[in-house]
Amino acid sequence: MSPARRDEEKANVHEISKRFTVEAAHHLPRVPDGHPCRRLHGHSYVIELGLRGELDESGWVRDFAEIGAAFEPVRLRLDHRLLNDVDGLANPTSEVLAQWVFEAVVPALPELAWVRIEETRSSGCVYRRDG
Ligand SMILES: Nc1nc2c(c(=O)[nH]1)N=C([C@H](O)[C@H](O)COP(=O)(O)OP(=O)(O)OP(=O)(O)O)CN2
Ligand SMILES: [Zn+2]
Repeated sequence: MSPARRDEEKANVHEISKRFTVEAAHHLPRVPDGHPCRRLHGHSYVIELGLRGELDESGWVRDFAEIGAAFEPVRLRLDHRLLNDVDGLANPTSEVLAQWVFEAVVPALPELAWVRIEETRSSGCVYRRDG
């Protein structure tokens, strides 16, 4: 495909997103002694899923309700948990969590383009996969 055609196709997509809130505890075992995040503490994580795609006959990329349904089993694995106990989250930084959520959700939502984690009101991470 020519670069011009690729640009044209890229421009002809929509991006939609849906946000969820998850209450969870964590600690970061790899930070230096004395770092506050070594201590057990909790966050009201905001997890946002971004999907990119063309519009179908309904005029949407994907029904927002389907995004909620696809995320629900993942939410249940995280909500009111100690994240360090969850398989794959022994070191649950925002970066690790964003990639973990991406891998957990993408089989059900192949249009998934990115996952944003907001750990606090001021700090967060986006994991993006181009494709
Ligand atoms: N790159 C990363 N840095 C930090 C992470 C992380 O996941 N990735 N995580 C933490 C801690 O979990 C901490 O709870 C959040 O950090 P921070 O934003 O520093 O929290 P504060 O509430 O203290 O921030 P202020 O907005 O400055 O009050 C640390 N770093
Ligand atoms: Zn934290």
